[in-house]
Amino acid sequence: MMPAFSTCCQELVSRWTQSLGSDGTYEVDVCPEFQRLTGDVISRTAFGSNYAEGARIFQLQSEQTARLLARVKKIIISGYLSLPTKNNRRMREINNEIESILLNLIRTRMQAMQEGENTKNDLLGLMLESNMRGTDENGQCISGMTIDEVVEECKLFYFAGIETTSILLTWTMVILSMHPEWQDHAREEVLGLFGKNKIDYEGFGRLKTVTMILYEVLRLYPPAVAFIRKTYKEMEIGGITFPAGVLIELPVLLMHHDPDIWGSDVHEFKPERFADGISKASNNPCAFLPFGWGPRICIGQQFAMLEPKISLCMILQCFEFELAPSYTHALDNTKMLRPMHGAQIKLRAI
Ligand code: HEM
Repeated sequence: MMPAFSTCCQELVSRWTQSLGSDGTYEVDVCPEFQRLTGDVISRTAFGSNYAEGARIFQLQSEQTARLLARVKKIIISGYLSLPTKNNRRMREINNEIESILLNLIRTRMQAMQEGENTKNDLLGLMLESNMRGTDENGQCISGMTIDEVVEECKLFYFAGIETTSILLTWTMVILSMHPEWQDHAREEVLGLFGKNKIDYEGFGRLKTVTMILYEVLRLYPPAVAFIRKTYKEMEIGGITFPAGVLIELPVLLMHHDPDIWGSDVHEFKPERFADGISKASNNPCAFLPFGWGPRICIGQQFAMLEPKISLCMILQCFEFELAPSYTHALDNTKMLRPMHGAQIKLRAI
């Protein structure tokens, strides 16, 4: 995946470089920029697709989420969701358009596979291989994924992989603008490892400061502020007995800001708390939960750390940055934890 990551990041950095004014600076809201980047990355790496298709799916899914959230606020009577209201009709239209884009992508790929073309070894390729295989390596019958399941997985990957990672990158730029000393530390590390040359995979394992910074940003600004589990049988948790079927919300944001866990400096940006790894960063090794926990932990977490690392390295190699005067620090927690008024950053070429 490295070449695809690099290509997408290179496009971003080149676009910013071309936009620099005569004074060598460029002011940009990095939110949409990183959405475009992460949409492009997931399209290319998981689906062998292009930015335009990914962007349309992202746009449709964003509208769908906004409509869903608006609906959640209303009192829903039984059967309401099947009524042909304006909102319900639009939700169905959106779903149909997303599915038709994905089915097109799937059909084209299946045809290529049937014609024996050496198709890409990406997520879509693997899922379709499972769909087309009727037996396992021992000749036993297996039921692979159905096309409906493949479509649903594709939707989930687009949904889960774009906004989360773009939010992480956005907050990282904001926080490093607020803490130029950490921006300098990170740049020193990147230039020390790679100079101004191409980023190579081997060097990633040695990116200690950049990793600490990303962890601390994820602690202070976890894109997913909570996740939910349901008890499937009666069970005791924290001294309370819950019957089966109870929804329990894990308030990630609150846990990440709990002084009893992280210390009295909990609200400060201190990447050094992760100097000896996640388990030593607080007095509870399970308190850092940006990617969830257990069997349903984020399946894309390695991907989600690699992508910002590459992007950050390439940005630090080319630019210094600070908050633009128009930036206002306010949080929007309606969908995921985002900057409410965008993230206007002033870049300066170096
Ligand atoms: C900073 C970026 C990301 C964050 C903070 C994040 C966070 C999460 C969280 C909190 C969950 C729910 C886990 C749970 O319920 O325990 C989740 C699930 C998931 N994530 Fe991520 N994620 C990120 C990036 C990605 C990326 C890049 C992908 C795809 C390449 C991805 C794919 C998924 C999928 C498929 C699930 C559902 C897993 C399941 O239900 O088994 N995520 N993610």
